Amino acid sequence: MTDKTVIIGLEIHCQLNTKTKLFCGCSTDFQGDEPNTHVCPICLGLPGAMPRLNKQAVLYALKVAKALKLTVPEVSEFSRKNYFYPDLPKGYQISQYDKPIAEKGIMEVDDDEGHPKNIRITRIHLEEDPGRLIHKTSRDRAGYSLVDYNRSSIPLIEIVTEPDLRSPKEARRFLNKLRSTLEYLEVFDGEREGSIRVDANISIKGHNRVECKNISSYKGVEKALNFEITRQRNLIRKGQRIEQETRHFLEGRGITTSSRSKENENDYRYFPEPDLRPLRVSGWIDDIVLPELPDARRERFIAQYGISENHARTLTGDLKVANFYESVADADPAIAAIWVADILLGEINYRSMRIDDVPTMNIGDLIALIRDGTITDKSGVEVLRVMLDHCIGEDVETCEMPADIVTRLGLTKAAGDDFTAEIGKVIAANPNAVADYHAGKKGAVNFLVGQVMKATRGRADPKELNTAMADALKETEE
Ligand SMILES: Nc1ncnc2c1ncn2[C@@H]1O[C@H](COP(=O)(O)OP(=O)(O)OP(=O)(O)O)[C@@H](O)[C@H]1O
Ligand SMILES: [Mg+2]
Ligand SMILES: [Mg+2]
Repeated sequence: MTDKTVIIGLEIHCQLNTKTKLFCGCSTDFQGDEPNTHVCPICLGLPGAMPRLNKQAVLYALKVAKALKLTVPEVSEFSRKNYFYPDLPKGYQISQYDKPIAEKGIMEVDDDEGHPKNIRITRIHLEEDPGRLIHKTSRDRAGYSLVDYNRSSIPLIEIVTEPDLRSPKEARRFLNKLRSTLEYLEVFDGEREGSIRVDANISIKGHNRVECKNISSYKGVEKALNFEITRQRNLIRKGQRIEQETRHFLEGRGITTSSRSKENENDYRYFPEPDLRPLRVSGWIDDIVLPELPDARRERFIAQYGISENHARTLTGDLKVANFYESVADADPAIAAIWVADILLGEINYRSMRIDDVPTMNIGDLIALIRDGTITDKSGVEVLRVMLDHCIGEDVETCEMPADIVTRLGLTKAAGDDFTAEIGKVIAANPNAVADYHAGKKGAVNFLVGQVMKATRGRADPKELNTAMADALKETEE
């Protein structure tokens, strides 16, 4: 239930998937490479190095701004946010402060009762990501830290919301929708490790706010917020004061702990970045053409394919899933919706696979086999599992086609004649159940049908079998 006394606002840092970094030409594609191999004097922050702004990053930020209906002011400005920490050798982060690239937008999200509501976006600003620190501890030597500057100066946008969210679930839905919007805009790669980091602010009405910093998963945000609601409520009940503070979320334990970092705005000593000129890009926004976004695609799916609102929602929540669905929908949009949304997604989740790994052609064929009544749904699941367990990563050409799997495993749907014999056997072998049936226990028929299903290993169509069983039982009536 939404609780009107819970107040939540988010600051979301998202990595933009530009080819090069925010202020230099270093490649951002360093996944799996050795540490410190994608660096130069600029992103290492060596003295005297001059930043040069990446136009692609600006265009990506503007694309997001337009999608979330923000206003782009005439002039925006970069600022230095000063702090001392080894993830940032030059001693300051180039960010934006009082003149961000975009202000005042909205994104619609469903509240806990399923009613749409607008969450106001305060601002979006551009900034550089710092390097990555890895802290090592060991039993036999003093702890030490390693620094990798490959990530240093990857472009980030920080999206700040107004405190309009009212529950941890709502916050998670907001983040999911934001992620899906960014993916549709093709400015962001959600599968990349650390591509999104959230600071979650939360207060109970009339009390101070607490900020839980640097949470790297949506589930983590929801958990941290739930933990905070309980913690803050307990303090209030005991008549204690909520300190305005920064807390850290310990993912493994699902709790937040106070962190003594005392930095506040004054400590950052923000001032305008003298090495970069003010940005005047408000004119660019008109030339940006937005793609179809998740809400629009969902509505189109409902109208064009005649599928349910729920299916459409599941299928359009992820750009790749939506594309996948559209490439197999031809065979039969309704059957395809069931097979992709209700069955395939579960099966690939279970195997920690990605939708990209699934050959669309084979799923299309499988859907056609179901549509044509060649196999039952139950056999379809069997075929799908064989495909997912054996075909993946293989060349689609060499991967066994659904029809061949059906033949090899003998899964072709049992025709009426095939199971009449089984029905006879089952009836003969279970006189008690038959007697129960005639005594008015209609449930006994389920047992008998189940026996035939077992004997035919799910190859019988349940509807046909039920009718045939009812007819056969009638004949046994005295
Ligand atoms: N009473 C409140 N309860 C919960 N959240 C709040 C409340 N008031 C403001 N917020 C949220 O706190 C966030 C403020 O972020 P902002 O970046 O402006 O300031 P900050 O957290 O002080 O600075 P920093 O960028 O250093 O974290 C916003 O997301 C806002 O919605
Ligand atoms: Mg902030
Ligand atoms: Mg903050």
